[in-house]
Amino acid sequence: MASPITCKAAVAWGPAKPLTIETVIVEPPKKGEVRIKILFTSVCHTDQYTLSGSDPEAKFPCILGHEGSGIVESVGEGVTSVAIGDPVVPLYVPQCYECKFCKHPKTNLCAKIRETQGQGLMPDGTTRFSCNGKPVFHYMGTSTFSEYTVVPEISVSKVDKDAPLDRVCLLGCGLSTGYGAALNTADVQTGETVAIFGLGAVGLAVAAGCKERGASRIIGVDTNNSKEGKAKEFGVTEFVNPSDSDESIQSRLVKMTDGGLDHTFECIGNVKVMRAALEACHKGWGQSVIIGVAGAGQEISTRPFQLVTGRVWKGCAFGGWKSRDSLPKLVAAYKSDKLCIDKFITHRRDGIETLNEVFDLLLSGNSLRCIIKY
Ligand SMILES: NC(=O)C1=CN([C@@H]2O[C@H](COP(=O)(O)OP(=O)(O)OC[C@H]3O[C@@H](n4cnc5c(N)ncnc54)[C@H](OP(=O)(O)O)[C@@H]3O)[C@@H](O)[C@H]2O)C=CC1
Ligand SMILES: N[C@@H](CCC(=O)N[C@@H](CSC=O)C(=O)NCC(=O)O)C(=O)O
Ligand SMILES: [Zn+2]
Ligand SMILES: [Zn+2]
Repeated sequence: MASPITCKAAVAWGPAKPLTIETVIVEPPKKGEVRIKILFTSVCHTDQYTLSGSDPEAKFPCILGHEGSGIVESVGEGVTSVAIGDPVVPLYVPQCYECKFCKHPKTNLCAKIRETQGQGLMPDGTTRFSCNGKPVFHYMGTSTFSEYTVVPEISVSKVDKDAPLDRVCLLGCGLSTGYGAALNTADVQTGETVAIFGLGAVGLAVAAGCKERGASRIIGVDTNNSKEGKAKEFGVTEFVNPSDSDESIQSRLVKMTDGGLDHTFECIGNVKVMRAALEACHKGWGQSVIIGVAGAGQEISTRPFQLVTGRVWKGCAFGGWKSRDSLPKLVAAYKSDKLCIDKFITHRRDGIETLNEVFDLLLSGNSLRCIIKY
C-alpha cells in the first residue's frame, strides 16, 4: 500500500499571483487512480490564462500544469492499463471508452469525469494535494507543476519505453492540439489554402499539419514580426502582420487569396480575431477553426450572413484526438519525423523553481515551448 509523498510543487494561490514553490503532501492513488513522478513539464498559454484570472472555472489554490511526462510511481486498486515504472503522459482529455462521447466517432470530449475535473477535484470529489494542512485543488486533471501528481487511470497514456520523455511531454497539449486541428478538425486537403492567426506553439503545430497535408498556401498572421522566420521553418509560406495596415486583416486576406481561404485557424484566444478568421474564409465553403481559449465573459459575433453564405465556424479541444488511442500514434508521428517536436523546444530549464521564469518567457514572445526538468 502506497504512502503519502512529501515533495515540491508550484502552488497558484490566487489570480495573477506568482507561483510559489511549496512543500506539499501527495496522497496515495485511490481506486482507479495513478500516482506519477513527473520528470518533465512545459507551460502552455492556457496555464497562463488560468493563472491570470481569466478562466471562469479556475479554483485556487491549485497546482497548474498539463504538458508533462513521467513514470508511474504507484497505482490504486483495479488499475490495469499501466503499472509501476511505466513511462506516461497525463491527459487533460480522458478516454473512458464507456461514455456516449467516447462511443461517438465525431468527438474526443470524454464526459466521464469532466464535472469533477472542472471543480479541481478527483472523480470521488476530493483532492490528493495539501499544503500546510490546507487542501490544494487539481487542475485540468493533470497538475504537472508538482514533482508527484495523482490522476485518474482514464487520464493516462502509456508511451513506448524509448519515447524521449523530455520531448513527448509536449504531446500533452499544444502540439497535439494544433496538429490535430489541421488533420482532424479541418481535415485540410492537398492544394488547399489556409491562414493561421497566432504563431505560438499551437499555431505552428497547425502549420506542421497543413504542410503535411500539402496545403498550397499557409499564411501566418501575427502581430509580432519576429515570428516570421521561425514560422517559415514550420511550413508557413507567407507572413502578414495585421498592424502593418489600416485595412482589416480579413479584407487583406480575402484580396490576397481571390475571395478567401479554404481554412483559417484562431490560435490566440481573442474574440475579435476569431471574427476576422471566420470572415477571411471563402464564401461557400471556407471553414474556420477556433482553438484559442477566450476569457470569462467574452463572446464571439459576426453577421449571420457570413454563415448563411456558406462559411463554417468550428472549434476543437486537444485537436480532436481520442486521447488514449491517439497518444501512441502521435509518438509514432514524432519518431517517423512527421511531427518534429524538437523544433518547438526553444528553451530548457532545470528545476521546478524556474516555473515563474518560464511563464515570463512564454509571454515575452521569444519562446515557443520551454521544457523544465524536475
Ligand atoms: N483548444 C485547445 O485544446 C487548446 C487551446 N489552447 C489555446 O491556444 C492559444 C494559443 O496557445 P499557445 O500557442 O500556447 O500561445 P502563445 O502565446 O505561444 O501564442 C499566441 C500567439 O499569438 C500572437 N498574437 C497575440 N495577439 C495577436 C493578434 N491580435 N493577432 C495575431 N497574433 C496575435 C502572440 O504574439 P506575442 O507573443 O507577441 O504576444 C503569439 O505569437 C491560447 O489561447 C491557448 O489557451 C492551447 C492548447 C489547447
Ligand atoms: N476553463 C475554460 C475552458 C478552457 C478550455 O477550453 N480548455 C480546453 C483545453 S485548453 C488547453 O490548453 C478544453 O479542453 N476544453 C474542453 C473542456 O472540456 O474543457 C472555461 O471555462 O472557459
Ligand atoms: Zn468517455
Ligand atoms: Zn494547453
